[in-house]
Amino acid sequence: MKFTKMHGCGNDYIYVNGFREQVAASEKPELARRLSDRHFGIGSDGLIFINPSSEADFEMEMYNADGSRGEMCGNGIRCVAKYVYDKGLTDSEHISVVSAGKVKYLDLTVEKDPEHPKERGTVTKVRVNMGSPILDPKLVPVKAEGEQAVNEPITVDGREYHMTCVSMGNPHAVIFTKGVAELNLEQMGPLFEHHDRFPARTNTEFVEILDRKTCFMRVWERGSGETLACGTGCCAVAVACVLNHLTGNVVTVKLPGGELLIEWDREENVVYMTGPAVTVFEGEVPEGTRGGENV
Ligand SMILES: N[C@H](CCC[C@H](N)C(=O)O)C(=O)O
Repeated sequence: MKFTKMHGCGNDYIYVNGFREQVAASEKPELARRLSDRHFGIGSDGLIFINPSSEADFEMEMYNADGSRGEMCGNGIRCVAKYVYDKGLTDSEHISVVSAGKVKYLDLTVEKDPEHPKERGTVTKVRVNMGSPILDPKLVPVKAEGEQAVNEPITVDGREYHMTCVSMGNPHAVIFTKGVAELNLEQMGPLFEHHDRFPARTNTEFVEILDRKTCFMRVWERGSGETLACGTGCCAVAVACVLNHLTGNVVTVKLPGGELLIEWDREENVVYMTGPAVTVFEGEVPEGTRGGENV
């Protein structure tokens, strides 16, 4: 099975061309676990299949490192765009990708190598219309006119935190706190992920405001642990920043692995995410082993 290792801001996945590689659905969760293992496998935050689709130009089928499904992946969808353009599966700089039944629209920035101007360019950056954030009305009760109570209390390890829950197709709990760089996410992350409040588990973002246009975020991802970036997480963070009156509608989210620009268009109620997509290397998993017999 051929694969391509790619990342967006250090959030790295193994990409497999589902037009050519036939993998039984029942094998995919186990394959994601094995290949994602950083010691016995290729090493990644998860596995993404790029498949044909009747609803959009392509389908993205995403698995976390523990084999669970993610409904949406912001860094992944930009890499899918780079993969399909760079490999000639499309010649269009405007494509649609469906994930878990939801279609997203992407604008690709293509750059040519100045030393080889006749050669096809490659995608360096992608802007994605990530759709509307979903705010559970029960969790966003209007306290007074024009005011939203977006902070829900949650007790974790005997301590009360306040979070803003935003779904970007997948669930996010956004927590504003100081000293984000020093937090022990290995210890705290799983307590949020597996808290009774989240029967389907959650991704959790820990955020520090830097100024009205910038914040710093670390994420504990459902099914993958701490990652260097999370695209849907950045969208959820920007929405939470705006709802909590902490920033304007355009936010640069700084991450351990880079930064993403997020714009929440309040009129259309749509979130746009812009950021890089990078190919690291290609390889082949030998038939029969499916990458890492020891795991
Ligand atoms: N890293 C991804 C999100 C993966 C989501 C996954 N961890 C889940 O919802 O289970 C992103 O860039 O949006």
